[in-house]
Amino acid sequence: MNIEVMNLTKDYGSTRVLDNINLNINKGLYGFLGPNGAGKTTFMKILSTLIPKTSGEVYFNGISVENRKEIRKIIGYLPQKFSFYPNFTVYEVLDYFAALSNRKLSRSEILSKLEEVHLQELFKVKTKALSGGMKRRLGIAVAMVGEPEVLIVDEPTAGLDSEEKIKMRNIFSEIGRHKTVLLSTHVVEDIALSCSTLVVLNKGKVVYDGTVRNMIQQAKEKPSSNGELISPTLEDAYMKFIREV
Ligand SMILES: Nc1ncnc2c1ncn2[C@@H]1O[C@H](COP(=O)(O)OP(=O)(O)OP(=O)(O)O)[C@@H](O)[C@H]1O
Repeated sequence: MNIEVMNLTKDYGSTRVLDNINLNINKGLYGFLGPNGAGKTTFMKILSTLIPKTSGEVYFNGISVENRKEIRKIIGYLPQKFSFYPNFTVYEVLDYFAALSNRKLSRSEILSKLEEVHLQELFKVKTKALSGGMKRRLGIAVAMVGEPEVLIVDEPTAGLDSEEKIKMRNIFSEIGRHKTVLLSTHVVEDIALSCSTLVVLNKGKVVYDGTVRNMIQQAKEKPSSNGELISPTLEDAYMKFIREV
């Protein structure tokens, strides 16, 4: 999968929320970092065909994002907030959403999809009894039920404890081995270390696009006068890119 984003701009009234974004996205895990209000959700919603762009182009393997019907066959989207019917079991949720996307999955196929998000043992549990992290993992299984080439997830780790964050990271790393995964966060360490590419957004602009390693390298300050070398962490590097705008 190749996603080309060219001069993408989004205005809400007279406010420019995305300003001339240019990106080339391929297979793997892409982390979109940025402070609150940077434009991450807006970017994800445009790529998910939920809201229109103001100008510029987005192509998925050459198909324009304006071709909503075709693009929706290619992508799975998990928004920041979502809910399930509380009395459905974990199994029923996946069965139901598979049917909605015109797929008839066998019992073993559903259980195998639940296994990918470590929920196979909870298949009989009603969704109202799941923790926040479990619901989020079920959301990922739902987003993946149509076997999309691209998974887009907005703030997947918000409000989760450390154990759940690690589970999430591992799930995304696994999916990113074969597919394109775009995820947004404003908490750098949560997810960024497992991403092959980071895109830092600030005030609607891309201020960094590249590997984690390169981001840290670029942020390394010159040795100070006493010869002391400063080794920035990823968080330091991120803050530097955000401040420089
Ligand atoms: N429907 C809308 N109408 C007007 N302004 C909007 C709308 N949606 C978002 N905005 C504004 O666009 C800017 C970018 O918002 P967006 O939600 O994309 O940022 P974000 O990086 O995802 O932030 P957060 O982490 O807080 O979700 C913000 O200033 C927000 O107030």
